[in-house]
Amino acid sequence: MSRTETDSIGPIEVPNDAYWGAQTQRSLINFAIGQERMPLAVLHALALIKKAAARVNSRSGELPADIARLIEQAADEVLEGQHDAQFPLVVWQTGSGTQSNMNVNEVIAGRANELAGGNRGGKTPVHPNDHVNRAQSSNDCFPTAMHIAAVQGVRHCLLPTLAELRDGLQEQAQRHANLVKTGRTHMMDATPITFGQELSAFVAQLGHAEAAIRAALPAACELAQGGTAVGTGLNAPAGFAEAIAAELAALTGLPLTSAPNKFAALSGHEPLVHLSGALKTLAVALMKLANDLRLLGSGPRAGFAEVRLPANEPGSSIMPGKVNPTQCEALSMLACQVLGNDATISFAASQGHLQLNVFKPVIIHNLLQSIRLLADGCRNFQQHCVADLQPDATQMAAHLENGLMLVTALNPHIGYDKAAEIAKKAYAEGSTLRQAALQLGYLNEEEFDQWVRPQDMLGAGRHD
Ligand SMILES: O=C(O)C[C@H](O)C(=O)O
Repeated sequence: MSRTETDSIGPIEVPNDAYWGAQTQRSLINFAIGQERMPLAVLHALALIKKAAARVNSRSGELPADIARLIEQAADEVLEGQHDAQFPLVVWQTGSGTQSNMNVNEVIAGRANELAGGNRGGKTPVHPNDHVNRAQSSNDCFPTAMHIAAVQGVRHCLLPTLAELRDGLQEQAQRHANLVKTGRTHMMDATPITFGQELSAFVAQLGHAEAAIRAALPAACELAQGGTAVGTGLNAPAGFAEAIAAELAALTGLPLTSAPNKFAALSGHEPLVHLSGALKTLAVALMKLANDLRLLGSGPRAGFAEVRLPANEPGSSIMPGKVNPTQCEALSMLACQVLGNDATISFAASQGHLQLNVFKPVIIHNLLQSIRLLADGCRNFQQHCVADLQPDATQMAAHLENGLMLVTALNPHIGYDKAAEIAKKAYAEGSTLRQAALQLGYLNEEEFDQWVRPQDMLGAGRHD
């Protein structure tokens, strides 16, 4: 069962149960590409913009109060998630996001018209362009929605879970502050370190990533709204840009402001490139974390085996009893995806042509995916890996004892060359450093015990 809707191209049949109109229907037909739907966060942000615009337009006399009320009511229903199924369009559509902006305009108008006592859909009394899209263009609405969705994702999802992971690592670092083990550089035995020191690096790396993400937020809070088609603000009343930014700030509780240069806000996406770069920083830090923990956890018999990762599930369908570092695998895979997304975002943002960047849907699709993956990844890794990981102190002690670079402590006493001779002899003969040192006669047993003390090799002036 269908009804006829119209747009400037002409009439088209739309399913009866749809709230959308002609332009959404055409997009469905013309862009049957992929399965990546326009993110709901963007569509809800667009609905929020329609609600804010209705309020501002009603206050300024641009919209009759009853029309504005109907728009608000329908927009609220969208924001409550009542009409999520009404947004079927994919990412691979017009580069301005016009079809998704019109999808939101049409659904809000279609529902408002039903609420007004008429039929679902249509253009009376509420018109999707003249009323819902009043004083707006996709060119300013869509980037505004991109910024709102991104900032909400970072503040409400990513920063809290990143803090959980950082706190979890910090707790483990404190718990194992004095557990001495061998350090490794170039993947080769090096001088001692504590497990706490090793973990503290991850805490600091995540701190750097968090600072980078926070630093990207102020520019992402600047909104294009009010620039309309090319940035001049044609068809928007004076003061509209500032008024709608204030309205959106009040509705979201976010420190949203009007972008000082609307031409840049439509044609460039540097604030989101900056944010994506910060997300990349986090992905890079998480990759190191995942890789190091799976290296340290390798074994259990033929690997480093210095760390026991939680045995969450059987690892193999064929090898009985095998347990794999699956959390590290998931975290490093999602880090790869975020690095790839950053490359896509960079290419897309570099392609602004004259007054408009027309790569907006692919930018926000990738950015929101990165935010979501990182947010979920941090929480998941904390809960299913970091919280229950256990160091194997026996294995750490054995590696430390066998390690050849404890010899470095002898440098100040017998010099680098003699110390190197000791290390090489021990390695060649498969003996201990102590045996090699005594055989070479460069020091006596008492001196060896006094000078080669791993717990005294953990930092400048540190003696635990
Ligand atoms: O959809 C609009 O409001 C404008 C469109 O993106 C255009 O510039 O052609």
